[in-house]
Amino acid sequence: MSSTTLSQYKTEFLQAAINGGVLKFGSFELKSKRISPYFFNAGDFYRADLLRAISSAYAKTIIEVNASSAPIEFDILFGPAYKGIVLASATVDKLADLQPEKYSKLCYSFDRKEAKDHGEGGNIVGAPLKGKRVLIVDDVVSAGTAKREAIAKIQKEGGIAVGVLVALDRMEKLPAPNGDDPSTPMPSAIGEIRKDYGIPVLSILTLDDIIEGLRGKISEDDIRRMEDYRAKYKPSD
Ligand SMILES: O=P(O)(O)OC[C@H]1O[C@H](OP(=O)(O)OP(=O)(O)O)[C@H](O)[C@@H]1O
Ligand SMILES: O=C(O)c1cc(=O)[nH]c(=O)[nH]1
Repeated sequence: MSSTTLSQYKTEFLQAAINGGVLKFGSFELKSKRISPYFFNAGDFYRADLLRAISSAYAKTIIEVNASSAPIEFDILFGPAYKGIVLASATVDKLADLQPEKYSKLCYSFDRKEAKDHGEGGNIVGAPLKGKRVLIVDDVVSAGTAKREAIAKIQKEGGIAVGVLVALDRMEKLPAPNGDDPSTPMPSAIGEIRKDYGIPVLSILTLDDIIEGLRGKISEDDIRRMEDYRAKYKPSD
């Protein structure tokens, strides 16, 4: 997809990610153990203008999908620890600004990576999930493992996971069972979440968008390494 086909808010978001140095180039080990030549570090949206850029992009994606023929109804935005915590909370605030009539009472919730054994205790901070429709808001999808873990936590609390929204779909395949050998054909990580849980998985940007958006702005070697990585972990479906 060419960056010229991106809507204005997506183009602005990509520009904010570039300006804020959120997209990094080099060699990065991912949660999946894959070694990637690029990394999207949502922790670098730490300045007010950058945080507003990312929360606006999430909020506008939600508003756009809710104006489509396949809206997502939800009660809570859930941000998986750690980076998702800020993203979900800031997006709740932004949605309440943009559509107060619909979202002024919207709630957020997030998990702890380790259970707290004193005070209020437990694993979840924020709105109780029991019986609620929960939209997960996180930074990226690579192999999809963290999203599956988040869905399991929500279900364990009695919540209903109704969708996933991320800033970046890295367009990768599921890990192969044989030690994630890249030559093993495997289906798309986000496609399998959609199928396994019957929920939508949305992203503001994809790897295709950022490669096209960065062409001419970063070195040709970095672009080639991203293209090689995309081909190496391309889903079979
Ligand atoms: O497995 P996937 O669903 O494809 O996602 C990869 C996730 O791994 C990272 O989170 P990590 O668990 O490292 O937490 P962090 O937010 O503390 O960085 C990253 O922030 C993504 O959310
Ligand atoms: O897969 C990951 O671990 C991952 C990829 C990425 O681009 N950014 C990130 O924070 N985590």
